[in-house]
Amino acid sequence: MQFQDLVSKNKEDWLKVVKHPFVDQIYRGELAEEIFKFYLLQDHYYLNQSMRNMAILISKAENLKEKQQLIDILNLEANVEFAKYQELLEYYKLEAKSAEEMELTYSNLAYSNYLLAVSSQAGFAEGMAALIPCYWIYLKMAEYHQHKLKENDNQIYQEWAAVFNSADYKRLVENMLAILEKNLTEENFKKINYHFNNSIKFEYQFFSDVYQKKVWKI
Ligand SMILES: Cc1ncc(CN)c(N)n1
Repeated sequence: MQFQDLVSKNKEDWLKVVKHPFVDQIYRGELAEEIFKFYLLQDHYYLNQSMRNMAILISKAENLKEKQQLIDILNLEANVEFAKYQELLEYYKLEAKSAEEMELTYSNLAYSNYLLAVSSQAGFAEGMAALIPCYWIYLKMAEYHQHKLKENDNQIYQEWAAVFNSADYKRLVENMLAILEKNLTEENFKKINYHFNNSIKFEYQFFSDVYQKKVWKI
């Protein structure tokens, strides 16, 4: 089995994420600044949890080469994407907060906890399958919307988009896909696809909630 089998099977869903109005508007430079600021704060929390999740996966990798590659990926994640988010928060004079101090969206809390649960309770391959949409889908977004940046005069959105179009980010995603592919078999495909698809749906919901600035309330 190959990663491409997952891509084909989930095409309808991942294309919905890629074409989400939040994504379209940020690449066009038309997203309301208030929504972007809300997204930054929510996503900072998510990325923090996502790095924690990666640390669990590193501890679970059996093979030394995969462990080294994941450490390299975590390092890139911390110094490329996460570092840029911190810079953007500083630019807007926003302070990143912990979960107890901020109101999270329902999908943010559910997605972050879902990833942590899969990586700690399921096998290594399932954990990778759940985490990969988070990285890979932002690369697909960059490929799909890149041309819109020519007309985008919002410098901040340009900087944000540049992270996901960088050679470092592409390398990070390619390395993750290679690790997943090595652990993908006919036998585990159904389980892998289940987690891959759940995370794609969480990505969609994450954008929908931030687009509406909808924190969890009952
Ligand atoms: C929710 C979410 N998913 C993915 C990414 C890109 N790594 C992100 N920044 N935020």
